[in-house]
Amino acid sequence: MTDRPDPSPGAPARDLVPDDDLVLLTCAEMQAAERYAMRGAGGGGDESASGSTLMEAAGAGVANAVIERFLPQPVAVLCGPGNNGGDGFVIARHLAAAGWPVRVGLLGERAKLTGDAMWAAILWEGAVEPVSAGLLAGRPLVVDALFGAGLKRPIEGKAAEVIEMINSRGLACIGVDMPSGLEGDTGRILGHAPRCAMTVTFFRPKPAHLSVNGRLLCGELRVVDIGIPRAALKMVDARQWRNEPPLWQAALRTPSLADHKYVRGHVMVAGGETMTGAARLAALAARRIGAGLVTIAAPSAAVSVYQAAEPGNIVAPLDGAGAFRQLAADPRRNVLVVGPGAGATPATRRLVAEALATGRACVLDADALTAFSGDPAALFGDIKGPVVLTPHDGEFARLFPGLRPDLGKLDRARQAARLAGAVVLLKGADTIVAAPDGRAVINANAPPWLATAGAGDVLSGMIAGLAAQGMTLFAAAAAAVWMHGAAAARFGPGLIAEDLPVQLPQVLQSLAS
Ligand SMILES: NC(=O)C1=CN([C@@H]2O[C@H](COP(=O)(O)OP(=O)(O)OC[C@H]3O[C@@H](n4cnc5c(N)ncnc54)[C@H](O)[C@@H]3O)[C@@H](O)[C@H]2O)[C@H](O)CC1
Ligand SMILES: [K+]
Repeated sequence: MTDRPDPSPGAPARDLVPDDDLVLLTCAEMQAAERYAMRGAGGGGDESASGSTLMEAAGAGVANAVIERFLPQPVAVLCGPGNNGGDGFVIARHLAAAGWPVRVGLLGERAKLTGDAMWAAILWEGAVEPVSAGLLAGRPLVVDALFGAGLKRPIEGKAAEVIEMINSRGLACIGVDMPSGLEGDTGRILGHAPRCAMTVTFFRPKPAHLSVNGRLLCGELRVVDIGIPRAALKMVDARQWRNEPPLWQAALRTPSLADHKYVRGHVMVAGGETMTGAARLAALAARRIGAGLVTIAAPSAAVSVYQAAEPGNIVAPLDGAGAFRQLAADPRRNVLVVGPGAGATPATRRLVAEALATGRACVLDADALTAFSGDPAALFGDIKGPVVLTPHDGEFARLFPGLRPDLGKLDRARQAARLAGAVVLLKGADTIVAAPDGRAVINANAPPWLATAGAGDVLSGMIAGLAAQGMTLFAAAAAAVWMHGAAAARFGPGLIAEDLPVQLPQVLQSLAS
């Protein structure tokens, strides 16, 4: 990491940089990329590919992955009525050519196949049977080429039957493009979906591959190149990425010898009166991740509790109405955190209003969100400066009742960010960070043991600590979520929230090297 300008006032906040290797494509964007690759097909540029060459590359890519990962054995290739099925016929041909005993089942009539899938079926010289449980006799390896990006409705009938049989018998299954039934853009399961040992997708992963359902169903995820040029990404202009360091590592601040604590930023956390631990965790996390100073603005009844705690925190009593605004008047307190342990009360709503009125970067978490359930407009109306909201599913549903779960997590987070005019970090094992301009990242490194009380308080402090050092709230939120997962992964099972800040120095060092 090279040296960077100090976050002196006026220096533009350092933002996330797109990375084509981490981009995720929705089904529509993948189809657009496919069309781009085919744009010259039939007399066009030398780079252009036909649908059949793409399908041939896709099928060959899956077959090679199977041959690489599994010992030669009987295989049942289940083909659907579309191009996912077409891939299946190509895979069958390649595995048979490699000497594997292959049976092919087709959902629907061969005569109804069209376009590239029809050609792929013609090139398969072996028998084609109807898709049925009989195909799974003898515990073959299963290739699931029933449905991919074209899944339109819940799976039923024969397809549902064989999928349930794959799951109940624990057959090894390979998902072509995705486990059939997993909806590519949302990660929802439409009816049924097989648990796969491996899933092979093409060109770039889809959002569903990183969703909780995707990570539970896909097994090992492989991405194969099928000849779509990288230039297609420029045309598609996808705005969602897998959350990994290359997106925001350059925006992290490197401590410099010229530093004094104020250039590293000053976070102020509004402390709760009774649940004092939450603000203390946030404060500790903000300091561990590099903020120069942290102040806990403490209700007078709890001042002594905070003063008796971590010596490195500054404790400022909150005496009377407007006290928070007065403390926040100091421009060096450049990031404000409200919510952890605050209580979902009118007093907390006032604190939020005071914080937002400063126009300074604000992290609103937990009770600062719940305090506005039933009246989210009152919150959104006050948002002027940079703000990040960090709801878990329950808080999200209270703040954005109109954004139904069947929309899919990515779309819900995006629409919420646009609605609120703020960065929205929707927590979970597949946390999504969405910006009001439509950019979004999906995080996939969080281990299950991160689901422990106080972990969210730590996260809000980490976001504030990174923003205090000069990152945009979008970049800070993305970086903090990844480091949060990395810290938990380092510690392992048995993790409690207090362990997270202790892991941060090693995570930072791993990013510096
Ligand atoms: N995009 C690319 O670059 C490439 C994609 N390939 C493969 O093609 C599929 C997408 O193919 P498509 O024909 O669009 O859709 P599907 O094969 O997934 O299925 C559509 C087919 O199925 C019917 N259908 C949808 N849902 C159901 C349901 N629940 N029950 C019954 N039938 C259903 C629908 O009516 C259509 O007939 C992609 O995933 C890749 O595998 C290329 O091979 C390579 C290039
Ligand atoms: K599939």
